[in-house]
Amino acid sequence: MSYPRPALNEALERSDVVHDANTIADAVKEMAAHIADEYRDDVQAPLFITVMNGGMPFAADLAMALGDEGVDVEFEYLHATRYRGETSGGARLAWLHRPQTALRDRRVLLVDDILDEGHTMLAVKRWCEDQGAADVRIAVAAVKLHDRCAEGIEADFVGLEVPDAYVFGYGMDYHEQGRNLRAIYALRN
Ligand SMILES: O=P(O)(O)OC[C@H]1O[C@H](OP(=O)(O)OP(=O)(O)O)[C@H](O)[C@@H]1O
Ligand code: HPA
Repeated sequence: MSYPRPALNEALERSDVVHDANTIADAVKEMAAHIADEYRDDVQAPLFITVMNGGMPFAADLAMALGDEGVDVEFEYLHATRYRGETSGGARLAWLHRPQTALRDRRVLLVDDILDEGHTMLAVKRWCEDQGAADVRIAVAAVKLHDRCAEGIEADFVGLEVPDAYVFGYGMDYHEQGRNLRAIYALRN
C-alpha cells in the first residue's frame, strides 16, 4: 500500500452504488439456502474458510445465515493477497496466513468477497486440494463480469454480479479503505 493514499470520499463521489445493503442481504440469504442443501446431511460440519481480509463481512453474514438454516460450520481462515491495497493485482500471490486445521478428508467451503481474475481462488483451491481436502467449494459475494478470468476456476455459489470496474465496499477495499461500507460501489472510469 503506497502513501499518501487517495481519499475514500473522493472515490465515493466518482462511484455508483451497484448493490445496496438490502440487495446484498437478500442475496446472502438465498445463497445460504443453496449452501445449506449441500451440507445439511453431512455427519461432520464443513470447514468454513474465510479468505481474509476482504472475505470477512460476507463470511460473517453467510455463517449466520447458514446457522438460520440449521447448518453448523467450523471456522477457519487464511490470508492470501495479490492486490496488497492497490487497485490492480500483482503476478505473485502472497500467503500471509495458512489454515492451521488439517484439511485431509474434510469438506472445505472457501468464502471470499469477490472472484475477479480468479488467480487468488485458483491458487487457494489448489492448495486445499494438495492438503487432501475431500472436496473444495467456493462461495463469493460477487463475481466480476469480464472474460479475463483464469482458466479452471469458477465459484460454486455466487451472490451477485458486479460490472467490470473497480468495486469496493462490503469487504472490498479502496486502497485499504471502505471495507466496512454496507453497499457495493463501482468506480466510474
Ligand atoms: O480474483 P482475483 O483477481 O485474484 O482477486 C480476488 C481477490 O482479491 C482480493 O484480495 P486482495 O488481494 O485485495 O487481498 P485482501 O483481501 O487482503 O485485500 C479479494 O479479496 C480476493 O481475495
Ligand atoms: O474490484 C475489486 N475491488 C476490490 N478488491 C478486488 N480484488 C479483486 N478485484 C477487486
